[in-house]
Amino acid sequence: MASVTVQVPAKVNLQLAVGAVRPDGYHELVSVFHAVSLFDEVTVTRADTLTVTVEGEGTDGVPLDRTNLAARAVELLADRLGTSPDLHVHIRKGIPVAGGMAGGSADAAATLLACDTLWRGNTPREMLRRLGAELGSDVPFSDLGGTAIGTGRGERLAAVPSVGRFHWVFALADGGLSTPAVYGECDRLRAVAGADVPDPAPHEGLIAALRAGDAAALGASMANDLQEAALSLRPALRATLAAGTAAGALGALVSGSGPTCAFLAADEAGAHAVARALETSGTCRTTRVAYGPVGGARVLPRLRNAESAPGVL
Ligand SMILES: C[C@](O)(CO)[C@H](O)COP(=O)(O)OP(=O)(O)OC[C@H]1O[C@@H](n2ccc(N)nc2=O)[C@H](O)[C@@H]1O
Ligand SMILES: Nc1ncnc2c1ncn2[C@@H]1O[C@H](COP(=O)(O)OP(=O)(O)OP(=O)(O)O)[C@@H](O)[C@H]1O
Repeated sequence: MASVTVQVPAKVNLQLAVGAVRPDGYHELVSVFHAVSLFDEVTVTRADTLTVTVEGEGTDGVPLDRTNLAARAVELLADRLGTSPDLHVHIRKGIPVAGGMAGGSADAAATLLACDTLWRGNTPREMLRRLGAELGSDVPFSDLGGTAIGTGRGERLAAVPSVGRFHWVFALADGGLSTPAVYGECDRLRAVAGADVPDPAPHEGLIAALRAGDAAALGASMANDLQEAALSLRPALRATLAAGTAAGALGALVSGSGPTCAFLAADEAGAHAVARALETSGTCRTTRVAYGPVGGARVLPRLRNAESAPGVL
């Protein structure tokens, strides 16, 4: 086996309830993660030394050194398995970079699974997720996919049952937002307001909407506690949210730490109509239409025919 490719989805937080800052500097969360059909593909190939290459839109800001989350994932698993980290990692990006859709986290999750497959580590998925949590709070969900509640700093997961397929539009912005900066702005705004920070709790109406496959109820109950902070740092996003809402979206919110904005539509045709309206509104750089939930990280068949073994060259 010389190379393995893993496909991994983006996420949107349908609910992101942000509690108080913990002693370790992270915020206590209740996050309803939802995996959507925008994907990165990570291919790992045996090599003389650990190298990373990236292709796709907006990848100029992605580091190619050992700070890339994929490179850190290789080193972490190599250390665990007592093997050499000498691999070439190639990332094909379909997930917006620094967009609040867990692009780097997705690559870390994909790399852990790809390396474990290449090295025949047979590491249980639950253990890969635990390792992933050392690389970032969103990494375990990128591995799991579907729809799930994350607690703690977002890394402790429980699957949420849902019915049917939800149709999404994502409005991509120029440039990214730094996740720590957005959490910091959330803290600053809260300090100015001086109100108590309630313990984060799941929104029962949102969970019921998922169980019922009720897109209108889901759209009405989505909420993101980081949204005000993202809007404070990037006021132009207000116009993006307003344009999607005016175009008939059932719900609109900033995705995670932003600046990508997410819009829920009633069906696929509705999603394309919202996307067209957003593009002509001039309030975003471009749009993507997607659906969810989709599965988490998975090894792609090496040869696309019936005889090929999954992921094996
Ligand atoms: C905004 C979200 O994407 C929502 O899912 C996540 O909370 C961020 O997850 P992530 O990018 O995997 O974040 P990490 O790499 O774990 O942390 C990056 C930084 O985000 C902030 N952070 C993250 C998670 C959390 N529960 N509280 C935080 O305050 C911290 O400043 C931390 O240093
Ligand atoms: N493999 C990677 N892909 C993208 N960015 C990476 C990667 N590794 C490290 N980074 C760094 O992480 C920063 C954030 O990128 P990323 O795409 O993960 O943001 P994000 O989607 O907003 O993350 P999240 O939603 O998890 O907070 C980038 O600006 C880049 O410097």
